[in-house]
Amino acid sequence: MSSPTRRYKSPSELSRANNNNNNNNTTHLPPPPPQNNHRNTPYLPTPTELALLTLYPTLLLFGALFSLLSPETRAAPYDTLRQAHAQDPSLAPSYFARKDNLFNVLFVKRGWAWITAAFGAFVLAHPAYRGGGNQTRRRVRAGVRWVVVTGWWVFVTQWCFGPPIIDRGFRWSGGKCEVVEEMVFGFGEGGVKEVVTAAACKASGGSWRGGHDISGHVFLLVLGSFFLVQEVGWVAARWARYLGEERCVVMHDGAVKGAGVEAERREQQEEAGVLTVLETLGFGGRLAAAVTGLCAWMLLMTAIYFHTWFEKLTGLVVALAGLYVTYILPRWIPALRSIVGLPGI
Ligand SMILES: CCCCC/C=C\C/C=C\C/C=C\C/C=C\CCCC(=O)SCCNC(=O)CCNC(=O)[C@H](O)C(C)(C)COP(=O)(O)O
Ligand SMILES: Nc1ncnc2c1ncn2[C@@H]1O[C@H](COP(=O)(O)O)[C@@H](OP(=O)(O)O)[C@H]1O
Repeated sequence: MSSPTRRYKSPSELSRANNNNNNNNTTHLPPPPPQNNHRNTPYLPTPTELALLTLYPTLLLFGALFSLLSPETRAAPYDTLRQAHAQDPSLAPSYFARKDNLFNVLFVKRGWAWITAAFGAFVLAHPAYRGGGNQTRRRVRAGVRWVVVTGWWVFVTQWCFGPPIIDRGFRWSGGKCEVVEEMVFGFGEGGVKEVVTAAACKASGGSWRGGHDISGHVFLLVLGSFFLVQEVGWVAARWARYLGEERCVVMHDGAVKGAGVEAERREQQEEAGVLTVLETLGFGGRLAAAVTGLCAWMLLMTAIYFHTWFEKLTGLVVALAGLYVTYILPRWIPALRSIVGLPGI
């Protein structure tokens, strides 16, 4: 990809130009604003990360309020056992309240494949990942972070040495697979079958009822979208010299420093111009931004039309736990950082 044309001066260029003016002219410009030497704590997300993370509970809260206040949603029949509105197109309060809506079927139900594709396109095609002596090492570390996040997705939603964590949680909290026909005809112990996964229950024609059902949708949408925000955001912003703040890391000797001390300069774009956001993102980053936007929209739909607020909250907390381990823990555990790295470093 050819390097984009420069149209503006970067903040660092402007500051250099000001300094030159100061040296050459007798009229003195005011000195550049003092550098912000405040260090962010390595144990918590940076202020920008925190602001972005706050959007998730805000969406969930907004959805809960909307479902309480919207007359159409309030008037539509709701099945508390299935935690969903009536699925009949004439009764559902919105197209998005139906499980068979195309966004759910083609996007969320294949969500990890979309997130993986966007991440892969970014890592393989973005100029920040091309060139520089340690191109392969940076890509391998990004791959390792994908394996960690994907592993968490697998354990929580697909398989965890047996049933996935969501299904284990459901059974620990008293949930069971109820087979309706057996209940109707009074067979066995009230029609309760020893089925240990939601998928097996569905396949045997039963209903997965009674326990705490951590929202898989909230989990996947939060985990996947913030994974992309981390992987694309830090890499693209650092490459385009767009950084307003820096992550801090604990070094082997215990000193706390800006993560930039471990970075290579080579990965930054050579023309120090300010790029537009679209130029900065490149193809893979734009795909990731589209996937992230769709995640946010579907999260809002889940917030409005599905689950109890507590099940959505636990979906959020379980996703945040995986994100903390992948992106914050390595900032204060150098040995872990040497394996998974930090995006953009
Ligand atoms: C030795 C032990 C290893 C254990 C695993 C550890 C690490 C795993 C590391 C690597 C990955 C391994 C396997 C993953 C394989 C491929 C992943 C990449 C390709 C794909 O993404 S293909 C998958 C496409 N499928 C999806 O995206 C499904 C997404 N949907 C869901 O997860 C669920 O439907 C849901 C959670 C959204 C909702 O669930 P329901 O309520 O509908 O049941
Ligand atoms: N935004 C959304 N759009 C459509 N269906 C959704 C949805 N959020 C959750 N659901 C549906 O609600 C059920 C519980 O979701 P989850 O536990 O993953 O949060 C799932 O039903 P099915 O399992 O019958 O498909 C899922 O498809």
